[in-house]
Amino acid sequence: MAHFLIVEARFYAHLNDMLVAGARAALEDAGHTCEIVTVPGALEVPGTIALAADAGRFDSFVAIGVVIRGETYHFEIVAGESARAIMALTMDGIAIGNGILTTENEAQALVRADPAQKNKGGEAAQAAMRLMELQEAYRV
Ligand SMILES: Nc1c(NC[C@H](O)[C@H](O)[C@H](O)CO)[nH]c(=O)[nH]c1=O
Ligand SMILES: CC(=O)[C@@H](O)COP(=O)(O)O
Repeated sequence: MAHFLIVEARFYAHLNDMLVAGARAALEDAGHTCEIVTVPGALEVPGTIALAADAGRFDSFVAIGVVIRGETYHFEIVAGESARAIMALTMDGIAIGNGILTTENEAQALVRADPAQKNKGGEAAQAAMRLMELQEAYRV
């Protein structure tokens, strides 16, 4: 059994509830435990994971959030920089599944957040579990 931290950027609460439900179900169905920490938005997720990883209490991490395009360039910054920073942490050896949706509109996000549809929260949890397995297999 491993212990996971779900870091949720709670910008759209109703969508996050579905993503977190999907992630939690995947982790618990695999026999793992998890806890959740909430941050304001996707830009705060990578730094929170970095802080939590230093604490040494978690085996792996799941990033959860929803970034929906608005009127300005800010979408590119929030979506792109959160993904880039999470990837950088992964390349540093931190097992992270990225379940931060980046969509054009809420309808697209709803389909992907819903565990009964595309279940991207569960998918991110599966990725986090797989990376943790690979860490155990390859880390000397
Ligand atoms: N527009 C969205 C944001 N924006 C907020 C940023 O993520 C960040 O919290 C703020 O710039 C303060 O540092 N965040 C989302 O998660 N989703 C959005 O659609
Ligand atoms: C992804 C965003 O930052 C977006 O929700 C912000 O909307 P806007 O570009 O209209 O300020």
